[in-house]
Amino acid sequence: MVRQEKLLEVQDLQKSYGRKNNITKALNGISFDILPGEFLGIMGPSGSGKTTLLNCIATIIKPTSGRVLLNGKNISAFDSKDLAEYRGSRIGYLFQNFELLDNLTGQENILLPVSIHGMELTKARAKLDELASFLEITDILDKFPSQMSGGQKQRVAAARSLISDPDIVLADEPTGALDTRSARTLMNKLDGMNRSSGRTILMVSHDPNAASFCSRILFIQDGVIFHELRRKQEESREKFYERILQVLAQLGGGSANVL
Ligand SMILES: Nc1ncnc2c1ncn2[C@@H]1O[C@H](COP(=O)(O)OP(=O)(O)OP(=O)(O)O)[C@@H](O)[C@H]1O
Repeated sequence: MVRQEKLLEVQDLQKSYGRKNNITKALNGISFDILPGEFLGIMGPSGSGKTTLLNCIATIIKPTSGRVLLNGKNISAFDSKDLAEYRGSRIGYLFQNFELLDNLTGQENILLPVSIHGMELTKARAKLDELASFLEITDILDKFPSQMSGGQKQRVAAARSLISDPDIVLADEPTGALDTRSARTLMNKLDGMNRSSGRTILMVSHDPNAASFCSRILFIQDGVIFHELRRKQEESREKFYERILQVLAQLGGGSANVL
C-alpha cells in the first residue's frame, strides 16, 4: 500500500483559558491527521472546543501545549516571515459571519489577501475569474456586502479564502448564518471543489446536513475526540447523514434540520 503523506498533523493539543481557580480546559489532548484531499468535519456540542481547535490551527490563538504540523513543519516554530506566509497563503479561513469589509466591493474583498500578501496581480485576476465563475458570483463582484444576500456574501468569502490557493481551507460553521437553500448551495460548492480539485477542507459544523458532505468526521466532547465516522466508498450522503444522526443521538443532542 502506498503511504500517503500527511498534510496536517495535530498532536496532543491542549488549550486552557483563564487562570488560577477559574480555568476552562477547552482542548484536553486532541490528536489527528489530515491527508491531502480530505474533507474532514469536526462536530460536537456547544462549548466542546471546536472553534478553539480551528483557531489553534489557524494561529489565531496559541495552544497551551501540543503541536500542529503542516507538511511536517511545526507551525509554532515559524518565524514571523513563515507565519505571515502560512496565514496569508497556506491556509484559507471561512468564518460563520463572513467577515467581509463593508466598504469594499465583492471583488476588492476577494483580492484583499492578494494586496496584503503581495501575490502577482495578473495571476490573482485569472484566479478571481475562475473562482467567481465556479461560485456563481461574477454578477455581484462590484456590489458591496450590504447589497448581497447571505448566501452571496458567504460565496464571496469562500472566494477570498481560496484566492491564494491555500493548502487547506478552515471553515468555522460556514452555513451557520445561512438559510437552508443557501447552505445547500454553499455545501455543494465546497464539495465540488473538494472532489474536482482535491481541495483539502477542515470544517467545523453542528449541522448534520452540512457535515454529511464530509469524507470523515471527528466528534469532540469536552475537548477530546470521542468518535470518528468515515464515509464509505459509494455510501450515499443520505446514508451517511443517518449515521451522523445516530452518533449525535448518543451525544444526547444535535440539530437535525433536513436540507
Ligand atoms: N476567550 C475565552 N476565554 C475563556 N473561555 C473561553 C474562551 N473561548 C472559549 N472559551 C471556553 O472554551 C470552551 C470551548 O469553546 P469553543 O468556542 O471552542 O467551543 P465550540 O465547540 O466552538 O462551541 P460553539 O459550538 O458554541 O461555538 C467553552 O467552555 C468556552 O466557554
